[in-house]
Amino acid sequence: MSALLSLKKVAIQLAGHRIVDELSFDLEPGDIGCLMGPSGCGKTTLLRAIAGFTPISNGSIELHGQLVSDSGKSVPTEQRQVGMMFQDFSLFPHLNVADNIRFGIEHLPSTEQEQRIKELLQRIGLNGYQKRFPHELSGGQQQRIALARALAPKPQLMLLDEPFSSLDAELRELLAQDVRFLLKEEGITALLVTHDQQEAFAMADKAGVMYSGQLLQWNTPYELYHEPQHQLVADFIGRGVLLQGQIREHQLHCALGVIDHEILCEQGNHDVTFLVRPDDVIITDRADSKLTAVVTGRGFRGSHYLYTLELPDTSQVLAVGASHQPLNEGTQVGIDIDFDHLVVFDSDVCELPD
Ligand SMILES: Nc1ncnc2c1ncn2[C@@H]1O[C@H](COP(=O)(O)OP(=O)(O)OP(=O)(O)O)[C@@H](O)[C@H]1O
Repeated sequence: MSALLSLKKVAIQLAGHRIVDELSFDLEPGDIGCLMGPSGCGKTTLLRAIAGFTPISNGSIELHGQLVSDSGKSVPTEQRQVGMMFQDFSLFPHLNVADNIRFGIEHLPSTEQEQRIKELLQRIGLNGYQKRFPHELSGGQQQRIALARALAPKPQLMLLDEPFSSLDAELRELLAQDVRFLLKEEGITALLVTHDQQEAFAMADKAGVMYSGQLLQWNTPYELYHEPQHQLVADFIGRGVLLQGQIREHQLHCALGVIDHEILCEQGNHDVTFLVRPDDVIITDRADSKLTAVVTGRGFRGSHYLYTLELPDTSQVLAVGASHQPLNEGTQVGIDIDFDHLVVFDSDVCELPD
């Protein structure tokens, strides 16, 4: 299948500074992609370039196999069939809901306009809201209408920049699921920018972590979490800690003891940094556990507790435990380690790839 969106070695300069650097990825038709990364790493700038608002200085952007941006060319935004919902989205306050949604489809015959408005309102669960004005809607409802307005012309690509940032956590999660459902139902390919990993994991088929204008990894959310290819990705995605260890004779020697794992078979002796996720650490109540730790912190997460455990050498790991039997701080526990995925990095220095 050929990609709907294809970026090849895209570089963007603003005011003489290189903001995005040699960035490449593909998004398949119907997929939802998600870009994450620390503030200022260039996510919005990249989205604006895909929309056609910002020129690129090198590389190329293709939509449906058609070149839309390179160093010498930029197809105007209105010819890209791209829908947008950006951070500073706002509905037209003087237009009612129906007319807000109608905005991008006024060229269609009026019966088709009405049909599309009705269909979209039904899909976003706001049937019968045609005559309401934006100030008569909640924040979440306004966000849904803004999405319906952007989807009405059936864009080939939808760009969403932190679309739920003004909403509370619970509503964000609900909306993220709704929006994924809606985009899938409409068969629209989308690229989302967010700070919120839960939102990214809830929505994305493919996700990437940007850092200082570079894309460090572009994979499924599962692979980003379990098989990060860079320390910065491991650090940024999900909860976990990075510990130091040494590989000696195909075993990992570290504060957790001596670890055997298939990925170590091909590794020579050297010092490593490795990733320990909470799901790798199992709290046991066995008195004979070889490895013990002391609970130094706990956070209630509803369905479970997230514990911070201090190992005998004072390094810390995280672990989850059942919600109904909380462990108090200071409790000594036995722990087992079970690395389904063992992720090791050669160096303990966080360097950007070349
Ligand atoms: N018009 C501009 N001229 C010069 N520099 C700019 C311009 N717009 C953005 N920048 C710079 O480009 C860098 C990336 O900005 P961008 O808004 O793309 O980051 P971001 O990853 O979306 O951040 P956030 O998550 O905080 O929204 C920042 O250092 C910013 O100051």
